[in-house]
Amino acid sequence: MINDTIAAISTPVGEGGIAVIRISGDDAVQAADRVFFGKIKLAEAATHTVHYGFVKDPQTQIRVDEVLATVMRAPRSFTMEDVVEISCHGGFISVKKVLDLLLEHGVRLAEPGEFTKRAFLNGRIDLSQAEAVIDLIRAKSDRAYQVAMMQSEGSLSKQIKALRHDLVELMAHIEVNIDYPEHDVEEMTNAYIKTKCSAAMERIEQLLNTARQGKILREGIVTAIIGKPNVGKSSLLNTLAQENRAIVTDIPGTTRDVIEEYVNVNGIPLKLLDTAGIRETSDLVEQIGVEKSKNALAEADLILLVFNGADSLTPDEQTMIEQLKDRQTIVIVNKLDLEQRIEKEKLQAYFPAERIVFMSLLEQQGITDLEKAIASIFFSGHVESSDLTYVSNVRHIALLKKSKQSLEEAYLATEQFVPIDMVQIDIRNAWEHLGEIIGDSVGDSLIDQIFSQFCLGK
Ligand SMILES: Nc1nc2c(c(=O)[nH]1)N(C=O)[C@@H](CNc1ccc(C(=O)N[C@@H](CCC(=O)O)C(=O)O)cc1)CN2
Ligand SMILES: Nc1nc2c(ncn2[C@@H]2O[C@H](COP(=O)(O)OP(=O)(O)OP(=O)(O)O)[C@@H](O)[C@H]2O)c(=O)[nH]1
Ligand SMILES: [Mg+2]
Repeated sequence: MINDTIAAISTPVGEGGIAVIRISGDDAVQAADRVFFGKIKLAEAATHTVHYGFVKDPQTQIRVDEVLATVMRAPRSFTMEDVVEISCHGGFISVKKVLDLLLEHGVRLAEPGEFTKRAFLNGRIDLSQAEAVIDLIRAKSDRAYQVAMMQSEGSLSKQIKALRHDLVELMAHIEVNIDYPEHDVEEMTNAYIKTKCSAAMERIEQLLNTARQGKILREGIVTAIIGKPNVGKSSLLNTLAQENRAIVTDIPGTTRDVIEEYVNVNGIPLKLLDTAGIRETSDLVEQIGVEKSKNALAEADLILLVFNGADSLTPDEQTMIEQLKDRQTIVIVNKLDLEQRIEKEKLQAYFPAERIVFMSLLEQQGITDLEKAIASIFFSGHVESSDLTYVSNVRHIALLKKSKQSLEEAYLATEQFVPIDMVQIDIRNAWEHLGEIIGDSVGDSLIDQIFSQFCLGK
């Protein structure tokens, strides 16, 4: 039964100004009226009005709290059911007492995410929008928030629906030709299917491309700071982290272990890895450190390759340049405050000018240039646009891939002159996979699993 009446505390537990209990379901207003005492009964209140009063235990008439109650009637509420929200004084005890009273008077405690689940089941939002609500709550950076906000407003849903619409049209077109297989329509149909399938595949691929950025928004760009000992790698970490996170000394080989730090560069989250300077060494501890540096290097999305501008390039450094020229690398020539001996031309032969940044970490110079270089890599030439949809949910990514694969199969099938009703099956599969993203034809267990990730009261 979906319409039984549920309640939960919707604000975080702890001391606070006010705390809100949300009640939703057919019996929400009556249930609230059992414990709420104001000038009028909430049953007589107009929708979207707020009422002052007291929550009392109806048996003993003892006051539990002084409150404000908001009434929102179906379908004009978040859940599209009757909703009453009771704002209590903050703090744990009074809210808990109000909630307990409600639970004694015909209301059931909501499961985590159940309000949002009802908003989904009642058609206010689709599944990808509901999932975006989780992302919104968990967003740790401005950009992650923006992406989640956009998705919660339906930006991804819109694109998925448009794609599905095109596939339905294609299926209808094919259907007609199955029913009326006249003269040479089959030849034409095959060509038509191919065009439509490639168009759809291309759009799915575009969405999948945004997944890389989506992952970065959530987890941060794994960024390894690499270079020979003593060039200023730890100084760079400290500058970007704006604190003295790593030990800096003039002794080469200071950093022995990989140091991790999350930093935010103009809204782009980086997971910085400061590493031991890479060199041949007989010191066992340092050897292990160098080995770890190499592992960090292997898994990095972005490499900050640091040189000391006051030294000329060593053979080791020349090798690093060779190895890293095809990776996402930003070259940092540090110690600009000293007399420069580095062979700039050599660096410029391997890396484009916008990927070479001159800095003095001692004098805090060149930081803006570095920030710009990072931003240009992150957006890889794309202009930021407000209607850019990022796909960041692993479930969505998997379904987009499946859908694209089905379309590929359809495409290949037409080339091999497979009967057209077989091709139709592949297209239908593609359409269904897309549907699962927005919650069409998904099973109860999946829905339960998604909403259970929410916090209580959401
Ligand atoms: N107090 C409170 N704040 C909240 C929520 C809530 O449920 N309660 N929300 C929960 O996540 C979010 C807001 N989401 C909401 C979405 C729709 C409606 C709603 O009642 N819509 C009606 C009325 C529109 C109107 O009057 O014009 C509708 O669309 O029909 C309310 C909240 C964030 N803030
Ligand atoms: N003159 C000058 N010295 C700097 C600059 N940046 C860092 N240094 C100095 O260079 C030395 C080494 O700096 P670190 O940041 O520890 O270098 P590192 O690359 O982490 O060194 P290891 O951990 O040993 O590999 C320290 O004495 C810093 O103060 C700079 O821009 N100019
Ligand atoms: Mg160091």
